[in-house]
Parts: sequence; structure tokens; C-alpha cells
Amino acid sequence: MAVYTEVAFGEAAALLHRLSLGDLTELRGIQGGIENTNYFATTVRDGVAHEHVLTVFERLSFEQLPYYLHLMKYLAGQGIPVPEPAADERGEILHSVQGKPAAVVNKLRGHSELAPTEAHCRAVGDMLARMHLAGRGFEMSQPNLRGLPWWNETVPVVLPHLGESQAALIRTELAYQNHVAAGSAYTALPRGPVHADLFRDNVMFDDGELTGFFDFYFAGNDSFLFDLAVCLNDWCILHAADERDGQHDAGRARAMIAAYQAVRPLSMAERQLLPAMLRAGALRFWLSRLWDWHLPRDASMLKPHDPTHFERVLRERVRHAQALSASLLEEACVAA
Ligand SMILES: Nc1ncnc2c1ncn2[C@@H]1O[C@H](COP(=O)(O)OP(=O)(O)OP(=O)(O)O)[C@@H](O)[C@H]1O
Ligand SMILES: N[C@@H](CCO)C(=O)O
Repeated sequence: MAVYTEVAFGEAAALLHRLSLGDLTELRGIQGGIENTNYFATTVRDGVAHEHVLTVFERLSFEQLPYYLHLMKYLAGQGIPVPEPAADERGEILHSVQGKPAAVVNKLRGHSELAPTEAHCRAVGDMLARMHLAGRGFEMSQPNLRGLPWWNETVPVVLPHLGESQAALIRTELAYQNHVAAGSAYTALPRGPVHADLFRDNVMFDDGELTGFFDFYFAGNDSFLFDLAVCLNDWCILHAADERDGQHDAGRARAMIAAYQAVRPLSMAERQLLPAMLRAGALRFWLSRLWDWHLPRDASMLKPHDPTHFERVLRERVRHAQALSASLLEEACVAA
């Protein structure tokens, strides 16, 4: 259930009208998603139907949202397929519904690919690299709010809820990531605005064509390599109900990296730190899932994801990331 704030038809119609999007003909609550209230809204303008998404933000504040919304607008202006926030006559893209922040964006065509093939991974790698290049001209800056400082703050908070071997793993990994972040290769990583949560459920495909990236509400300025690692850890692994869960799929990973590198080749520092960032990407989501699981902000609103999946991914990466990266980069070079 993802309608926490009931928006009346008349209220939505007035907002869409104010944004010059036409006359509202249909408003449907969206059941997916756990963070925000989302509605699909159909309007008719000059006899043509248009589809939009109205989001009422339940967690993010009026102060935090301009970075995300302006980033989407900027990327859309650069030709990257992301939802574009609609502006009112004063150019304002952050609106208000029942005192909560709200936005209206265009609806992307298609559906998420939860069982991606190499072709889907190639398309994501290609568009991710294009998005990174396009984002370099974006002038606003906001840190990744789920980056290293948040990990350092949050690990002590979840530690009392962990078993011995989990606690040892999370402490050791955090120490390792702090060590990596203090090194010169890390400082040399190319940076800019990144999505930072580009899982399979945040990308649309229509008939095999990638039609857009969405849900930018964990975006921030961070290393491009971290963004790529997050994608590799979700798109290019096995999601199985057994011990193979979290193991990588070399074909899909190779396809994603080769497509990424065909647009933006990885630097020396990035090649060197791919294993560390694969581990960082696993730690990030294990930690946020543990946090949501053990310290729910509002039990009625949040259906937390299973943290143990990312514990398995992290253990797998700690064991194999070095060898995995070496083989993927070698193979990716050949494939590219
Ligand atoms: N611009 C869009 N175009 C098409 N569909 C969209 C768009 N934005 C959201 N949706 C649909 O609404 C669903 C919920 O959106 P979203 O994933 O952003 O939810 P959320 O609650 O904000 O976040 P989370 O994924 O973190 O739970 C998506 O799975 C998708 O089906
Ligand atoms: N992609 C996150 C959910 C928050 O967007 C996860 O799978 O834990």
C-alpha cells in the first residue's frame, strides 16, 4: 500500500491545472513503493491525453527536495530519459499538497525488468555512463546522504541487534571502507551526481527499450564507481532462494561494464577500486536494510526489505570481489 496521503480528485485537478498540464480525467493510487504516496494522473490537453505521476513526499523535507527535483530536470534537459518535474508559471517545481511537499512528473512508458538479461544490463550500463557524463554540468551539490558518514553513524546503532559473526563482519567492513576512503585512489575517483539506488525496480523498459531511470530520492554527489557498483550488485547477481543468492552472473556483469566503458572508460583509480566499491555497495544496502528492519521509523508505513540478502552479497564480495573485478575488467576490455 503506497497511498499514505489521500489526495482528492479536485485537489489534484487544481494542481495539474496550475501546472498547465490540462484537465484531470483520472487519478489512480499506485500500490508499489514504500517511501512516498504516488498517484498516476491522466490529463487531457488540446484533445491529447497525457500521463503523469503525482508524488506526495512522506519522508523528505521541503529543504532536501530541490536537489533531487532539479537534478531530474537538468538530466531530462540533457536528453537522459528521467521523469521531468512540471513547473508552475513561476518556474517552481516543488509544490505542496496538504502541507506536504509534492511533485508532478511525466509517467515513463513500460515496466521494470525484475529478471534482466544481458541486453537489459547492457542498456543500463550505457545509460548510466551517459547520465554520469551529462550530470557533470549540474551545479547544485548535496552529499550522498547514505554515504560513509551515515555508515559510521549507523553501524553502532544496529550493532546491538546483530549476532557475533554479523557484528564482526560489519565492523571489519566499515574499518576497511574508512581505510579505502582515506587513500589516494579514492580521492582520485571521478565524481558527480549519482543515482545511488538504481535497482531493477527503478528502471523502466518497454519492449526491450530502456525508457527511463526514476526514483532519484537517494541521489547525491558521490563517485561514479559507487553508482556502477550498486547496479552490478543488483542487476548482475543471482537472486536465488539458496546459497547461490548474491553470487555474480559474469555474463550480465561483463555486459554492463563493457557498455558503461564504451561511453565512459574507467580510470586507473576506478579499475583499482572496483572490488572495494562492490563491497561498499553491499555494505550500504545491508546497513540501510538492517536499520529499517530493527529501527523502523514508522511501522505502519514501512515494509522493510530482507537485510540477509545483502549480508550474503557482502560476504560473497569480501571473498571474491578482487578476482571477480580482475576477470570482469579483463573480459570487459575484450568485449568493448
Ligand atoms: N515517473 C514514473 N513513471 C512510471 N511509473 C512510475 C514513475 N514513478 C513511479 N512510478 C511507479 O510507481 C511505483 C512506486 O514509485 P517509487 O518506486 O518511486 O516509490 P517510492 O515509495 O517513492 O519508493 P521506493 O521504491 O523506495 O519504495 C514504481 O514502482 C512505478 O511502478
Ligand atoms: N533499493 C533499496 C530500497 C530503497 O530504495 C533496497 O533494495 O534496499
